[in-house]
Amino acid sequence: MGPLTGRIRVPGDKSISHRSIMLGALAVGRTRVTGLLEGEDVLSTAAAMRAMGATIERHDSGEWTVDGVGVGSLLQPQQALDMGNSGTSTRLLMGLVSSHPITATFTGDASLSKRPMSRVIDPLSQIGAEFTAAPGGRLPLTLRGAFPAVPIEYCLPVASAQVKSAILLAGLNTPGVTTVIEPVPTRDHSERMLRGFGADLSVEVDSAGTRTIRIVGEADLKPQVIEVPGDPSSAAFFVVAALIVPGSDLVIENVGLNPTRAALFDMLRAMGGSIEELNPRDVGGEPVADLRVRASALTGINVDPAVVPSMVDEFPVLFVAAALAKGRTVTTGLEELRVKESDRISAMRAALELAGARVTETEDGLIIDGTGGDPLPGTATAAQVVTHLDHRIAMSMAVAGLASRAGVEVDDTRPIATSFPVFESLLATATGSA
Ligand SMILES: O=C(O)C1=C[C@@H](OP(=O)(O)O)[C@@H](O)[C@H](O)C1
Ligand SMILES: C=C(OP(=O)(O)O)C(=O)O
Repeated sequence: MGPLTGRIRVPGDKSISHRSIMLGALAVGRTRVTGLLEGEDVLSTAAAMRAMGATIERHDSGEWTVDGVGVGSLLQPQQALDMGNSGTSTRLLMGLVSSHPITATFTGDASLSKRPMSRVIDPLSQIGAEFTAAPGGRLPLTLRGAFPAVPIEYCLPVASAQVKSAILLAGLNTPGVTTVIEPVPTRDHSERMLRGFGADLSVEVDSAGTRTIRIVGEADLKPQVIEVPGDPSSAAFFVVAALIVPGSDLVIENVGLNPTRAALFDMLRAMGGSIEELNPRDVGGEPVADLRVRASALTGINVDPAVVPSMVDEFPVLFVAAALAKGRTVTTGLEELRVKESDRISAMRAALELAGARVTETEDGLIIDGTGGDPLPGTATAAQVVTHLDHRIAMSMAVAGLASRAGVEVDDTRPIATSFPVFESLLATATGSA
């Protein structure tokens, strides 16, 4: 495959797509969404909201309408809600259901069934919801909503936008004021969109950066017209690919650059990557720009653990950039990566080793000594990379394959469809091999 050139557009943001369907389903009237990500994770959210009464229709590629039932009027689902591979669908919907007078069972695939749900079970139990879960607080899980729910003040013990959002969504149908205290800021799409739909939500930031978010319950949401910006977490694969494949000069249009999401691009620039922001603008209440990325000589860095929440899903592909950089890259504070779709620290250590990279695994990160731009020397085609039902491992290693002597083969590309169904065809277009 050749260098990455031309102009491409990545699909809509996954986090914003989930939320537009959920909030659309809770507004009274018709919400129109364009640029919706049609990945399996978002389709799981849509199926669940349909099962609870919303009418959700696809009109054209990315163009959807959601006719909502109103806060407080979700219906009892007749069957278990199958969340597939999606942690966001599961945790946010647990929040929604927990303040409605309904009972729902949540199931998921083998990866999702290993992920911890106690982080949402704990606060949602405090509002009065009741749970029966598999050992360790895992799926399958049955939730009986509280009605009326009790407003809580909850300080997040882990930096997680999913936990924060679950509590705020529960607060929508809880009388009084629900408060979430967030010592480390995480993606703020829920706050932005809840306000956009007319919820009474305030955010106070103290001198230490701690955010106190308050939402007034029994909200009346107004239907919206939403344009979903391109997903920076999907753009990330093409940004790193263009940086590490010599001769690349690629424009990725319409990339969401919400500061709570965009730290990867800052880190790559600190490593020497040429990433220009063209035509900065606002799309659907989120900052957006086109990114021009040119192949660059990268140098290893120490990644400040304070930026982890703003690039939490981008570490697998950052590790690939580090494996091609000159010198050492050190990452710390990545404990959360061990409870994603796979243990992303050990999965990427094993995968990059197969591809011939020099990697050391620590308790909370990886230390990577890069090649200085030489292709990775391994023979990963002989021994297939194991992706553990994790889309980000599959796509990161596909990118590593572009800068590897023997190429990289992954055992299973199906999980890519959870977040980025057109990844392979877009890569073929950008590399001129379509
Ligand atoms: O709120 C969201 O949309 C997400 C939050 C993050 O998870 P955590 O809240 O578990 O960090 C992220 O990893 C996930 O892909 C999407
Ligand atoms: C962690 C991720 O998603 P989720 O938690 O929704 O499964 C991801 O997309 O990288």
